[in-house]
Amino acid sequence: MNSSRIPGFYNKTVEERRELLANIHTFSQEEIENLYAKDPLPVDTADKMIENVIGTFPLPLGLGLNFLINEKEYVVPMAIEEPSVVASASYIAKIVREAGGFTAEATERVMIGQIQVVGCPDFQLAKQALLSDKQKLIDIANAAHPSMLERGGGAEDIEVRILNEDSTSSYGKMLVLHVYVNTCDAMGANVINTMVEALAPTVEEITNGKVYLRILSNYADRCLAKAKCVIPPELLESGGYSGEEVRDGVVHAYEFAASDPYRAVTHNKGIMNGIDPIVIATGNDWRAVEAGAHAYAARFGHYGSMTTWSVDKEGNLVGELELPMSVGTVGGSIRVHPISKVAHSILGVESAQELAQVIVTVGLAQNLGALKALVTDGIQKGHMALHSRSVAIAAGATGEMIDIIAEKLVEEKEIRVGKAKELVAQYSK
Ligand SMILES: CC(C)(COP(=O)([O-])OP(=O)([O-])OC[C@H]1O[C@@H](n2cnc3c(N)ncnc32)[C@H](O)[C@@H]1OP(=O)([O-])[O-])[C@@H](O)C(=O)NCCC(=O)NCCSC(=O)C[C@@](C)(O)CC(=O)[O-]
Ligand SMILES: NC(=O)C1=CN([C@@H]2O[C@H](COP(=O)(O)OP(=O)(O)OC[C@H]3O[C@@H](n4cnc5c(N)ncnc54)[C@H](OP(=O)(O)O)[C@@H]3O)[C@@H](O)[C@H]2O)C=CC1
Repeated sequence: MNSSRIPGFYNKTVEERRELLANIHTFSQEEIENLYAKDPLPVDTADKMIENVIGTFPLPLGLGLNFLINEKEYVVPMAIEEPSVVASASYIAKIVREAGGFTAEATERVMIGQIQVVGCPDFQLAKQALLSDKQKLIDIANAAHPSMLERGGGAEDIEVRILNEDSTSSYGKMLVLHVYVNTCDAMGANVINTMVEALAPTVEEITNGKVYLRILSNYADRCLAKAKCVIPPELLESGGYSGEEVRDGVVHAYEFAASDPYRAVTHNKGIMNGIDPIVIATGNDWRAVEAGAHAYAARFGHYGSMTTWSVDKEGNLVGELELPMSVGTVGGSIRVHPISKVAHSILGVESAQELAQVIVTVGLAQNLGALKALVTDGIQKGHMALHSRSVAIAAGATGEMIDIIAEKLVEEKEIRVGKAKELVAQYSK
């Protein structure tokens, strides 16, 4: 892709945007048919994906523009119902590309399977016995899904923990075996669950205990992705606010989130505003990503900010975001949902590691978008102006009436459904 910078994209019609996208991205015939389909997820396909299907639930699919990450251009498909998120991500990406773009990295994709063992006659002995049989256990895990080993991944290591050793604990003593599995480009839940279920009988034999749970952990703290941006203050200047004022405001906003869970939850919700839409558009499991991200935000013993914002020696604003990112480019519903296939094609990532890097980057951008608005004009100005169209629709506006009423709501600074209903009634006379 030459450039993800398409100025004024949002002022075009949907048809024109599709043409602009086709100028910078080559689609297959199947992808074009899926993107243009009246019914992108046929109910027959949906009926094979989950249970008790009665229909489908479409979401708007927008494009996050201007993203330059590790010197590569990305157009980011985002599936979300909330106005102003796509605009905000694109806005910050536009600023950061002027500063040289984002940098991002990801660890190896090592996911964790857990086996819970209770009732061991001697927990310490059981732990030592498991560790002595480490290679045997790894081999059993890999035999349960040999193709992962063949592609360079598979079970790599084990760890044993004893929980509730203290006799004052109100919970029962248990041993937990962790199996570390490189799942390559898959999220890996099914792969890992297969492995831990295969291991359970041997674990019972070795420990003389009883196995209950055999399941993946969504706390994927060995499958991390990290994004960073460094922004000179002059690029942050906006309206009547100097770049230094915005920069310092963002750092104060971060310190607020780092010190107060009431603020941290909202701050982090703003980050997930950027993350969830790509996770959803690429057919990944957003509950898994959400659960892992919030747990990681509490890793220092209290729930805090997922991002950090600071000022470097040169006076630049420096933002960083590191999160567990258990996403895949294969598996699950990724190649089943027709639009997810199109989203992968537009994004153009070559591995799950690269996808994870893009996702955390958009989370970081989205956080700055919200903080920049919050420390300057406030969130309502930009957000509510874009939300006005949804308010007009909720009040019954249709067709060209939607934009006319939305503009009137913004002009009169009264973006609420009651006011919109009055305008719809006037307009319909
Ligand atoms: C909305 C903006 C970007 C306007 O900001 P602006 O300054 O009016 O934007 P602009 O007109 O100067 O345009 C700058 C760029 O923004 C993009 N842009 C601008 N408008 C559009 C549009 N209509 N559609 C698509 N892209 C748009 C576009 O890239 C454009 O560049 P161009 O292409 O023109 O060279 C800004 O006010 C903003 O970022 N606001 C924050 C919005 C936000 O965070 N929304 C999330 C919902 S609130 C929430 O849920 C989370 C929160 C806030 O509670 C989290 C927290 O508390 O931390
Ligand atoms: N706690 C949780 O989060 C849970 C989540 N889930 C669900 O599990 C699903 C994800 O599981 P997952 O195991 O990823 O999906 P799949 O079961 O679809 O497995 C992905 C498969 O893709 C194949 N594959 C092809 N190419 C590659 C490659 N380059 N790298 C890796 N694998 C490749 C592998 O099969 P082969 O080796 O045979 O070729 C692999 O097993 C999601 O739908 C999720 O919602 C399920 C249970 C619990």
